Amino acid sequence: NHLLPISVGEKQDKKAIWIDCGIHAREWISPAFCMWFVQNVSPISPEPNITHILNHMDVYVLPVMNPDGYKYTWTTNRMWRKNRSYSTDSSCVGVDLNRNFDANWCTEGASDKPCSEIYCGAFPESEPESEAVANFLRSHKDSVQLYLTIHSYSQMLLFPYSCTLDEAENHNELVSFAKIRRYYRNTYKYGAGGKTIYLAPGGSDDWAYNLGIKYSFTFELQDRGRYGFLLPPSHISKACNEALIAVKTIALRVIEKT
Ligand SMILES: NCCCCC[C@@H](C[SeH])C(=O)O
Ligand SMILES: [Zn+2]
Ligand SMILES: [Zn+2]
Repeated sequence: NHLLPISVGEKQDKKAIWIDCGIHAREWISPAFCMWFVQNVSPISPEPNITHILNHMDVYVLPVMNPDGYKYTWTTNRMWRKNRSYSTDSSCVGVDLNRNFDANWCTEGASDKPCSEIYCGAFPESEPESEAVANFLRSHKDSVQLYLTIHSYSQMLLFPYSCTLDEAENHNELVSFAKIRRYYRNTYKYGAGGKTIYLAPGGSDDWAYNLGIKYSFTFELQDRGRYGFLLPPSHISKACNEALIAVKTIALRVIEKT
């Protein structure tokens, strides 16, 4: 299936923000957030912060980065995570797209076994989905100032590095950005991915960061595990609203800094 990115605001080759959702098929709140974001960040929106962001930034949104896997969760297996690519030397299907980028690829925290949920693929960017996103970011690396990739669940705001336990060179700045206030009684944990959640090499955020996009974040949206990936529809608006506030806050801070 095709990757269908959306460009928000009149494209004037300004600085840019990239947001991708749905890299992991079962994390349904993620594509929901991207669509919520696009509907709330429309150029006709009177909200002054939105107008300010769109005056300074082109916004690129990819609501479903893993369309084959997402479709598979609707038709066959709700708990599928990976894409649906076939492996030459195994009957198992799918690569974990968030282990397929060229950042300490396939080291500890990923697996070289095609049947693993964190299978890194045959080589970096072996998958059409990660290759397409990497190509776009490579060709826009001078304008993209902020990279956001939306996942669920566990309510965390993570930043590089997850591929090692090293600190990013602007670590303290990233901490200050990630210290988002409490929203709707829900608090988000924040920190460098490797230390805050687990070692996860080959991630899109680390790769974007190493490309030169120094503001790079992975969101883990609601909840903390009560429903997990199966967040009920009644929780969508609250989960998306609090994430939207965080994204707007970070975007405004990046505009100040760049
Ligand atoms: N780039 C790695 C960020 C930390 C891990 C994120 C989670 C999201 Se489900 C993962 O890819 O396992
Ligand atoms: Zn995920
Ligand atoms: Zn997750």
